[in-house]
Amino acid sequence: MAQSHLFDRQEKATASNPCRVKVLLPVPFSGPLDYLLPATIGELHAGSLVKVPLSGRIVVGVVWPFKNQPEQKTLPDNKLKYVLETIDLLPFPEDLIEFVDWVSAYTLAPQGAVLKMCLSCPQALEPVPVKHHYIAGNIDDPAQRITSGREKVLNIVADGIPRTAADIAAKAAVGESVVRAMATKAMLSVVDLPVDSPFRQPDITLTGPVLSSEQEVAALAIRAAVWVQGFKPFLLDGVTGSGKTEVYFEGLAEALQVPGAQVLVLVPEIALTSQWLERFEDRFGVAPAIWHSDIGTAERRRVWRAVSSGDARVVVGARSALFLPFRQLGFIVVDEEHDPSFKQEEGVLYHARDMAVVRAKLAACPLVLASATPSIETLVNAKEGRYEALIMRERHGSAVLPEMKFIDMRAEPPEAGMWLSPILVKEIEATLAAREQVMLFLNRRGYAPLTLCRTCGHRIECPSCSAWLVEHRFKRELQCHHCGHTEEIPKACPTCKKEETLVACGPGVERLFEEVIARFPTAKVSVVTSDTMTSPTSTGQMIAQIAEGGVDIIIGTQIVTKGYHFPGLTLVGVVDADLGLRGGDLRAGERTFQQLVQVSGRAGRAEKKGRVYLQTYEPEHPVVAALLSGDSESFLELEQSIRQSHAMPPYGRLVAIILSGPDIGAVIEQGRALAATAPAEDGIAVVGPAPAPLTRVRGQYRFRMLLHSRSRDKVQGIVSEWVRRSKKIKGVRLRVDIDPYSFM
Ligand SMILES: Nc1ncnc2c1ncn2[C@@H]1O[C@H](COP(=O)(O)OP(=O)(O)OP(=O)(O)O)[C@@H](O)[C@H]1O
Ligand SMILES: [Zn+2]
Repeated sequence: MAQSHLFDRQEKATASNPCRVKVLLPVPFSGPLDYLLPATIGELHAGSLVKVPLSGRIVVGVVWPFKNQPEQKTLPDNKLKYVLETIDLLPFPEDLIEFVDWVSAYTLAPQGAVLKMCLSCPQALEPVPVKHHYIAGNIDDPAQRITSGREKVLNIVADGIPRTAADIAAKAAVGESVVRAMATKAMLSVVDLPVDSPFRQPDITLTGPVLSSEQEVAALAIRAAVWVQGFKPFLLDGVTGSGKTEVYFEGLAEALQVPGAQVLVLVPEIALTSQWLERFEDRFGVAPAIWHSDIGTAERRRVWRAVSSGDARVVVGARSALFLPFRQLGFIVVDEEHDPSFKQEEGVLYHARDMAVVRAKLAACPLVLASATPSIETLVNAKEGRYEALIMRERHGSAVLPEMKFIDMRAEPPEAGMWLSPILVKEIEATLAAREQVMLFLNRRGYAPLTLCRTCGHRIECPSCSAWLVEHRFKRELQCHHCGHTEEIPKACPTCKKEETLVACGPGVERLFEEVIARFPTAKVSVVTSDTMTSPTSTGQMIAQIAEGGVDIIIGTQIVTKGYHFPGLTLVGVVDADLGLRGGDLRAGERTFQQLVQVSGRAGRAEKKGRVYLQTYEPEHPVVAALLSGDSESFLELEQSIRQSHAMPPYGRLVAIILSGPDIGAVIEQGRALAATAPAEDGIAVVGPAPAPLTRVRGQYRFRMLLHSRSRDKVQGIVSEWVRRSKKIKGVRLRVDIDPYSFM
């Protein structure tokens, strides 16, 4: 694993190769480029950050090791540019360099595109700005008058801790001008300190709650692996509410005993984890470093640099946190490992769960994949012995799993224009009467998924996508969920021009809200979707309000099904249990199953038992049947055997090729060119090109091809050779998606 002899080699001048270094730049088109080292810099280690010129710009790159570099046509020295300067940051560790190479080779994205994800915070590469701080100066100068304000300031600075003027002023209840004046009179001395405050270290002397025996067994195994170190993947498979978080916290606590060791916890949709953060603070006495796309620039810089220096010991983040420059990774957790949001669908197409396993392997540390509904991929890895499965079947404390029932919508239909069947309505009434909470789950944002003209049948579509516009009545607009296009809701039909003829078809959460407030006018109702959870702060407030019982009925999309703990929630109603099964791709059954188990898992997590009602038109569907019987194992076994018999992932492999461009003719021509050179190896089949289900997005026409390999062996070589061989048509974008999750 650790090839330190290669890594430690310094890139020194030799007679044949005078002071050349390879530098990888965060640009999406290339591998490492050759540069010359000026004598002023001397020697450089692989991993060092440097500034180099690139076509008229100055770019920060990373000195890359010579090993494993594909042959490039090397330029003579006199054509090469010089490295301009080195950056005063610790070099990238070897495991990160290997990780970049590995992800690039696996996803077929250029190394530079992967490095770009590691250098995603340009501000972190510049020196940190400093700010005046003040400490006690010459306080014995008889020429200075000691006013009461000045005396308060002197009392505060007496401890010797440097503080900003604002900080001192606030503590002493004086104006900042008092502090500044004292500095000009030398009563205070100025020290310039970086504006970024350091991270406080987790308190490893604190202990967690007493674990149940199931938790204890799992925690012991994880602690032992963390103590031993070395790569060791676990599946922590515990029913909803079994206390998986407390279990992996034990692994964290063990990792933090090792001086300098760092921990990464990947979570889906980080903005939503206010409850998780509170639990972390309770357990470790400090907040962890947080990394996701919505943190501001200054905080990004602070976290990136602290991860790079090793000061940030625990990072909780979205998938991109995987590419932070950890100094010494000692433990990785992927929470809710089944979550589809771990797959990145833009830029470098990678699956953060899978790449986390690789990261742990390269860092030689243990890893925990936690879920109440593990993915089939992970279950198969556990079954075949590659991961150690730790299983928890019981909820923590006195809580039990909820009772599951279905409502056959053919027999018990809702009233016209309504979406809740009479049975569910009665259950909601009873729950509200008992002063307990209800959650209604409908995975559809907005008011209605389709707006239709009753007169001429026109459906309102997005002007640049082949998709219907979704009515958002709270905002009084129509929205495209693919490109973000919005427009006013028209008064008349755009085609037949008739007025008052447009009708909303089908339900969304906003429409459900309308029905709920009409039926339960005194209930406090909250709609929880990505439209209403706009910032981490407002989200945190909303979640806290629900948890404290300030809301009676929660109407939510999948966003509210993840990991939350609402003690007063006893009834969950799934408004359309069949929704995810329609138009199903490879994973539709699995995904619907996971989603419904997760939403059901929100019910009855404290003393009171929960009930779950699934409204369905197909109670005999295997997914619904599995949920009702509680026999998830048979269902998952069946899913696995179907996949195995068709050699579908994870038994075989899929690779999608997505072609897109503004000119449909060119896209089709590119498809034909690829089809003409499609690989003909045994066990490999190629289907397509065919128009993608989303034929047009943002004005780009889209076609798809799918390569299926019956074997589990890597197919990257075959795919890259195929793409290399085929003719390239101008104006067509070609993207390779290894292990695709979206087939749209
Ligand atoms: N050993 C323990 N002692 C006290 N409380 C515990 C213990 N273990 C778990 N809990 C509490 O039980 C509740 C459920 O735990 P947790 O949220 O970790 O479950 P989970 O397995 O992650 O569930 P889900 O998969 O639904 O997110 C939490 O409120 C947690 O604080
Ligand atoms: Zn659109």
